[in-house]
Amino acid sequence: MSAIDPWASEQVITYADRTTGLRAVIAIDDTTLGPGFGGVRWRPYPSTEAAVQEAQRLARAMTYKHALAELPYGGAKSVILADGAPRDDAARRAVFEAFGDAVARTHGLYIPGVDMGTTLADMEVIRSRGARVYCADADPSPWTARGAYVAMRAGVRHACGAPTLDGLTVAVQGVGNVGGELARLAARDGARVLVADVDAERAASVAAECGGEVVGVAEVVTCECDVLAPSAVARVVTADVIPLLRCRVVAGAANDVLDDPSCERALAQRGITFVPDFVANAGGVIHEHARAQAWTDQQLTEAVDAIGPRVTDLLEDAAGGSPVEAALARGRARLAAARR
Ligand SMILES: NC(=O)c1ccc[n+]([C@@H]2O[C@H](COP(=O)([O-])OP(=O)(O)OC[C@H]3O[C@@H](n4cnc5c(N)ncnc54)[C@H](O)[C@@H]3O)[C@@H](O)[C@H]2O)c1
Repeated sequence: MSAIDPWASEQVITYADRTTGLRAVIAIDDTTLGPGFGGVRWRPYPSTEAAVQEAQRLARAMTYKHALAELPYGGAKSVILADGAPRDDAARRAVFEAFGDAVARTHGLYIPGVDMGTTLADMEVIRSRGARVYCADADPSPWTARGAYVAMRAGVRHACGAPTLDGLTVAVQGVGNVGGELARLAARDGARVLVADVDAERAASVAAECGGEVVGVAEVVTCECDVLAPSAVARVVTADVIPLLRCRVVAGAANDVLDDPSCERALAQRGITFVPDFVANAGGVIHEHARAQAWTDQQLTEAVDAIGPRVTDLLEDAAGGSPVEAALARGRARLAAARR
């Protein structure tokens, strides 16, 4: 792991609460476009450095996600370092109350939402401490899944010329709130769905719903498929994994899929199309903005479905080069225009 660079973000806040044992990191990457909005992730980390680095990288991705989706938010993300201690409902509530106090101290500069390991109820607890919060009343995940699905279709159309997923094999890594719905949408479109999850019961239940099959957690990334849809942890596409991939498209819902920027070039050299994750998984943030602005269902649906043509445009713009770089260039242009 490379060393952390605290100066790469506008702010990195570490927060420790001695009563509950909470240890958390809030990274606010860039507030040019508005307050930093990004989810709260609760999972174990091998080290403090790994937690800080993940928060900073995910916060950076949020900056570009909002810029590309033309939303008035900056990029931020927080992580809570799980310590393995079992927590009942009351203890979990106490952890999120303490975290809510930390968020409230940012005075709205950081707006949390749900992410891996956190729930709408947790957001409500954070809000109860006076913090501004998104995702407390309605789950954005189905909209994230819808956006990832239209992005996947656009990637498949570009890479394989197929108008739908009918007859193709889609492998979904992680079938939680977003991945589960993404698997269902793909199956409804005629895809054969392979699913993997560290929660074996969840994997079995989603596979049964989709008429699909469960594959091993260790096998899913390199299984034979048309589309690999990483929809759980970050940085699953690494230099070591790329030579082993047996897919034509990588398009999922997870944030920060590529281990480092050189991975995209290596994917392209293998003829594998990468759909930029921070473009594909913007449906959830669009949903939150739509709720804040009281958009109609039709406005929301149109904005989320616009992710499909945006992906097509980026893939065509990149012309065999880097769709991620094409997306970042657009994001940088929007940030520069806002700074003028
Ligand atoms: N929820 C949203 O609206 C949203 C929005 C944008 C991006 N995302 C991204 O989508 C991904 C999934 O988010 P979610 O909200 O569905 O989370 P979730 O916690 O509901 O689901 C994640 C699932 O992945 C499984 N999992 C964890 N590690 C795994 C591994 N190594 N292999 C296989 N399965 C594993 C978990 O058991 C769980 O079922 C995350 O990367 C998140 O940042 C989510």
